[in-house]
Amino acid sequence: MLIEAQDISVAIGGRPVLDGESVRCKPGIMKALVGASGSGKTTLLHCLGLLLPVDKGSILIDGNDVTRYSTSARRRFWRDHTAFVLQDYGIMVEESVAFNVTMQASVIGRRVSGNKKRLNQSLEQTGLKGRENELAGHLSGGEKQRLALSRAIYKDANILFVDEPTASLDATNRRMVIELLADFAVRGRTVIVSTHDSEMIDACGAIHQVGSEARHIN
Ligand SMILES: Nc1ncnc2c1ncn2[C@@H]1O[C@H](COP(=O)(O)OP(=O)(O)OP(=O)(O)O)[C@@H](O)[C@H]1O
Repeated sequence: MLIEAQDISVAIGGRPVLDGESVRCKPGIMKALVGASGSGKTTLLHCLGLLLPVDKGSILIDGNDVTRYSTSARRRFWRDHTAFVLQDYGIMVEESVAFNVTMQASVIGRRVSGNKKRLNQSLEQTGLKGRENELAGHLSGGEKQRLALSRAIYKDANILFVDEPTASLDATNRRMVIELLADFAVRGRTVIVSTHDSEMIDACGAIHQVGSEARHIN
């Protein structure tokens, strides 16, 4: 799905965080949101995912203006089209790894029908196979990050919103995560990644510099 933000501005606590950002995220091309710490990458990602309302400007998805979607329309959008891998991972720490993968709990708390084969595949791809019955709260930071990615793989959503996916990972797991995300894009998904990681940025087909005069590198 094509996501287009047109001239969006957001203030938080009276302070401008985004000021006239415009960005296009196309299916099949992994898009990096880059910029200095505090430049607004996470805020922009949240706006594009309809997790945070904009004060000005508009967001179009496949040409439809979704900027002022109702709560129920946003929930349908999240349920039908999106997966999120956010900085707090959206993990239910009191639940098992398997439960966390098969629930889309981070955003809407809706159970999807459990599919054992897909569960196994999604855990295998992130190196968590065999850990399905462990409490998610017992995983390390990097493992929780990979669990959040397993959930996204399980759901196989049209649009993937990912915040700093490699921040807590060693070199091997970082490469694995980058390849998995690139594969989502190759399969025609829209993948939007906020990142500081140069290896992650190199794997992206397009880059958007947040909060800069040079807003359209791609
Ligand atoms: N909920 C909030 N309340 C107050 N200020 C906020 C909130 N969310 C974001 N901000 C402010 O907005 C600015 C941009 O934050 P954001 O997290 O989007 O930046 P970022 O580019 O993702 O940073 P980093 O690379 O450090 O993760 C920061 O100055 C931050 O303090």
